[in-house]
Amino acid sequence: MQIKTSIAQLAVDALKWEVNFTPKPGLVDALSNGSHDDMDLSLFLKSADSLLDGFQKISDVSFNREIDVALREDIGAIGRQTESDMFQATGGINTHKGAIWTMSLLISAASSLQTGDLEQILLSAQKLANLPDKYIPQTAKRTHGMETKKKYALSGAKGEAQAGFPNIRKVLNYEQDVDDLWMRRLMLLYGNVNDTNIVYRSNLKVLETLQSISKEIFESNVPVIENAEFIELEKFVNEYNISPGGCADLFAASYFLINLGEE
Ligand SMILES: CC(C)(COP(=O)(O)OP(=O)(O)OC[C@H]1O[C@@H](n2cnc3c(N)ncnc32)[C@H](O[C@H]2O[C@H](COP(=O)(O)OP(=O)(O)OP(=O)(O)O)[C@@H](O)[C@H]2O)[C@@H]1O)[C@@H](O)C(=O)NCCC(=O)NCCS
Ligand SMILES: Nc1ncnc2[nH]cnc12
Repeated sequence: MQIKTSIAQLAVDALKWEVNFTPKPGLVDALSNGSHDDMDLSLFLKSADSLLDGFQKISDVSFNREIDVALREDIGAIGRQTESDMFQATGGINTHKGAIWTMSLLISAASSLQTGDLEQILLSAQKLANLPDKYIPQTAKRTHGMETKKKYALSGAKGEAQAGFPNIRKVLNYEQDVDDLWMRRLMLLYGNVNDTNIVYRSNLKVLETLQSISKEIFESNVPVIENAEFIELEKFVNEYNISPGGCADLFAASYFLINLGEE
């Protein structure tokens, strides 16, 4: 099977869909800049557009290729250049670093396999994430992710991919016939992802409290935005200046995969 539409464009469209999705407590959406004073909707849209070229190169270099170290190294180099394109477009603001990592793996796997079979794509993306890339710069400065992982033993975006994207799988498997399906899927992510952005800005206790309020909202039959706990969630997020950027990336990646699967 050959995927007809551009995989790279589908990925960019998913990132634009994610930022427009409203409400997303703590995150930038169409009505609020969440816990951010350096980012807004238009910056995210500009950032998403800046990724198209890199995503297209990843798709092209992966076309019908075997999942092996050579491919991992090729997409690593393009991924690092794509990160730099993003920082150029945003004036140095980190809008989509995590999304570049997650989407690049998924785009590469889908293009390599030329299939819309999501299980196969997730397995191949997991395999890629577990392969070594000897070109990762060893001198790179310490990231927020490295700091939090050292302090709290969380595995972050890399761990999520290396474990086969367990949280994306939860979203894909949640297929209830409800009006607020994607809002519930967002709560599922807030309730389960060990988002390093949250602990970097606060601590593990805050992450656990956010997860527990979100799980309660997800498990209730009350529509999410009518749930009194949702107001509590918004208050909590404001109080601790929480930004679940990792959840946002996985939300976009899930939407991307569902659309790819329907191609
Ligand atoms: C392998 C990398 C992922 C390494 O990245 P890092 O060492 O930084 O590790 P992580 O902690 O894993 O974070 C990376 C970004 O991933 C998102 N994220 C966090 N937790 C998770 C999770 N559990 N699952 C999935 N994704 C997760 C998150 O990105 C989003 O948030 C960013 C915005 O955060 P914000 O707080 O607003 O801004 P900051 O500037 O960070 O802080 P403030 O000063 O504002 O407080 C935004 O990027 C979202 O996308 C994490 O930030 C990988 O990045 C890597 O190796 N890159 C090099 C290029 C490469 O080789 N690519 C390979 C292509 S295959
Ligand atoms: N909508 C959003 N708001 C803040 N950080 C993000 N990272 C990815 N998407 C985001």
